[in-house]
Amino acid sequence: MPGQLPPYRPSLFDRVLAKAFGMINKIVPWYKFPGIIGAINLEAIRTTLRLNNLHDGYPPGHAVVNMAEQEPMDERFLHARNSDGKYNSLTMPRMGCTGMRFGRQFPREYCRKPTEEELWNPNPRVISERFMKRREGGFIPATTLNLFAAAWIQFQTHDWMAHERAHDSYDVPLPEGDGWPGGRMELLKTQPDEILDASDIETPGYKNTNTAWWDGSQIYGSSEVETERLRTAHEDGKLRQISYDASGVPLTGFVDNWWFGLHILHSLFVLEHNAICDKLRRAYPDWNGTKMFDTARLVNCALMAKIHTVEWTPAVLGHPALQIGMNANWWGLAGETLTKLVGRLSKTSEIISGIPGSTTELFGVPYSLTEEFVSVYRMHPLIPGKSSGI
Ligand code: HEM
Repeated sequence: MPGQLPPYRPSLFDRVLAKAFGMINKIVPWYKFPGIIGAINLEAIRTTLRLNNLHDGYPPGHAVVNMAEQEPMDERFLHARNSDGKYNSLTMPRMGCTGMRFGRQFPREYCRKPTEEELWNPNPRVISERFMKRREGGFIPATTLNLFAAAWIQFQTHDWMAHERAHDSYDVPLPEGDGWPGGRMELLKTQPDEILDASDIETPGYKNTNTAWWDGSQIYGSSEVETERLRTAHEDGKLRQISYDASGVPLTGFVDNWWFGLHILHSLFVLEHNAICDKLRRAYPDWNGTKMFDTARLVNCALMAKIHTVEWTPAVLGHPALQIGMNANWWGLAGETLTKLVGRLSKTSEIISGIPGSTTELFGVPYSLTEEFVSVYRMHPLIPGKSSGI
């Protein structure tokens, strides 16, 4: 069909592996296996998920068309990040950029907007009170982590996603005797995207106001105009230090829901960017500020992605299969030592030499983050009620 990408075709080996573990997992789940078998099991599940559970937020026929860009590209962005998120793909320049729709993990027919009746039954306030409420002394601290784990993941989600807010809100029906202050609970609605197709009426799309790429937009901004504001005026390629305006809004890429954990991480990665610039300046004294900024940004973003892949995720998900799997995502089965010694063993394979630098594969769907991804990353219970510091 025009406007669609060719479908994903896993290799015969991957299909056999996925089928075999699909049957085995009816009896034994992946996490019951020893590390290496558990990791192979996860690889098999990933193939099935890539095959069945990546769906575009745009109606059929609109997907690739919406990824087109009318304006000619500045040659600079062949080798540098564009803050609006454009040009990571030269054939679909607007893929993953600011204002593109979130994708889905399920086909459109299973993602219809709930009716009012469905929305309030069961009542979300009742569910929240029964299952989520933190009772007196009920916060169970994770003994292997500190508050940096929460600050880090919030910092990351502020790079990846933010829904566009509507101007009106829901009035959540409160049960008899509910103690919510003021007796009225308002919840801001999410702004749906414009209707592009009749199917959008039943299954609206929602825009991501951040770029969906791992591009550090929480410190660099999600538009070229914003990035200009955050850079210093000098030819040093550096970012301005975090400062606050008269109303207390920080000077940085993403400012919502601010607290001291975010202040620390935003400041740290601005300093890191600037330290990379200093190092580059010593090696490349002739580079202009833009070249310096672009290169430092690439290094800084790669650093954040690496920390998240091989440090944060294995720390939070302390299962041996995850330790192997997340390290393999970054270094491949070749491992860190060998890869650092001889570089990528395979130019193309993510399994042998890790995802960074492997062949681009979209699995039949333009890249986006999904609504379901956003839902699982609402990790607000990581924040304690009281804190005397990180
Ligand atoms: C002091 C800490 C935090 C504050 C004040 C805060 C506040 C908020 C607020 C006001 C919203 C929007 C309202 C809503 O949709 O519910 C929100 C959304 C969200 N928060 Fe937090 N949050 C905090 C920590 C975290 C942490 C630790 C995570 C971990 C990943 C997180 C992830 C998210 C996500 C994914 C959304 C949805 C964003 C969207 O759909 O646009 N937040 N947060």
